[in-house]
Amino acid sequence: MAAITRLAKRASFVSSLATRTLTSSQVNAPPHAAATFRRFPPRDNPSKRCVQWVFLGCPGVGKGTYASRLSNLLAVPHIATGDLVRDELASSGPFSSKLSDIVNQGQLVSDEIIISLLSKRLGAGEAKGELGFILDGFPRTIKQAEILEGVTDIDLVINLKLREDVLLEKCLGRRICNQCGGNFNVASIDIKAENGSPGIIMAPLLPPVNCMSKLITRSDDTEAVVKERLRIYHEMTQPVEEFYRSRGKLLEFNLPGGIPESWPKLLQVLNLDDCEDKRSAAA
Ligand SMILES: Nc1ncnc2c1ncn2[C@@H]1O[C@H](COP(=O)(O)OP(=O)(O)O)[C@@H](O)[C@H]1O
Repeated sequence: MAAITRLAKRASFVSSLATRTLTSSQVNAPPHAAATFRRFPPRDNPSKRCVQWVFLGCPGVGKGTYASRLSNLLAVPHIATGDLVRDELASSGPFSSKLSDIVNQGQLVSDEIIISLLSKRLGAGEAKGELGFILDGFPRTIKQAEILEGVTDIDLVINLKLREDVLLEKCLGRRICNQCGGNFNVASIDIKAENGSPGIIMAPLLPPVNCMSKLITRSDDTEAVVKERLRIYHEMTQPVEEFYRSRGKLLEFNLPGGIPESWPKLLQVLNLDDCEDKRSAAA
């Protein structure tokens, strides 16, 4: 974890990094993915694990849902850069005025701003004694991946996948309770198998009665903006998949359906299916 705080120092060099590539001596040697799983032997006590994981995947795929569940299970913080951006937007922080247009048009925030926000969050976590992290929404560009690779070891990158028509529906169905902050989804997906493609069923994740009247929709979850975010994902973030694939760190995971089908399968592929705490991992 100490290494990650170097990200804060590195943040001041981001502008200069934007114009040059890291040399191999600045980039940590990539461990093979198989070694990743051997790093976490204490299956009986997942809280002893100190994972440094990344979630990749298109908008709406469920990165937040599964990253948050794994974070509860493994007792490591779930750090979503989208949340950091939204917190900054809601505050009167130094970047708030620059951010709203960028986010509402579905564009990426500059590497300089995003690294500054992430460094601040990691520094605050380290001061509280946090160990490890599950990053969600970072890195989103090759440049961000190179910067991260230069300051810490990422053990595993989980790449969540779902068909594109479902991604759009899931984004449009997202709702947040403006009181408790809970994330819900009113989309009900029921796509029949067709021409050799499997069908997919995803039940809505409905809020409790208390939250019903307090639901809001993210301002960037409109059809036009989601389509733009998907386009940007393919252009800017998809190459990050190859970045980690070539380093043996990428775990591809095709979501078979909603949480009841996908969560146990994800635990299985992560060799976490015998964790005692899995039943209590919060939604
Ligand atoms: N790593 C990042 N680099 C640049 N911009 C980011 C990053 N993470 C989040 N953002 C900004 O915050 C917005 C919301 O992010 P997020 O909640 O992760 O969205 P999504 O649901 O599309 O994955 C993004 O569209 C982008 O403007």
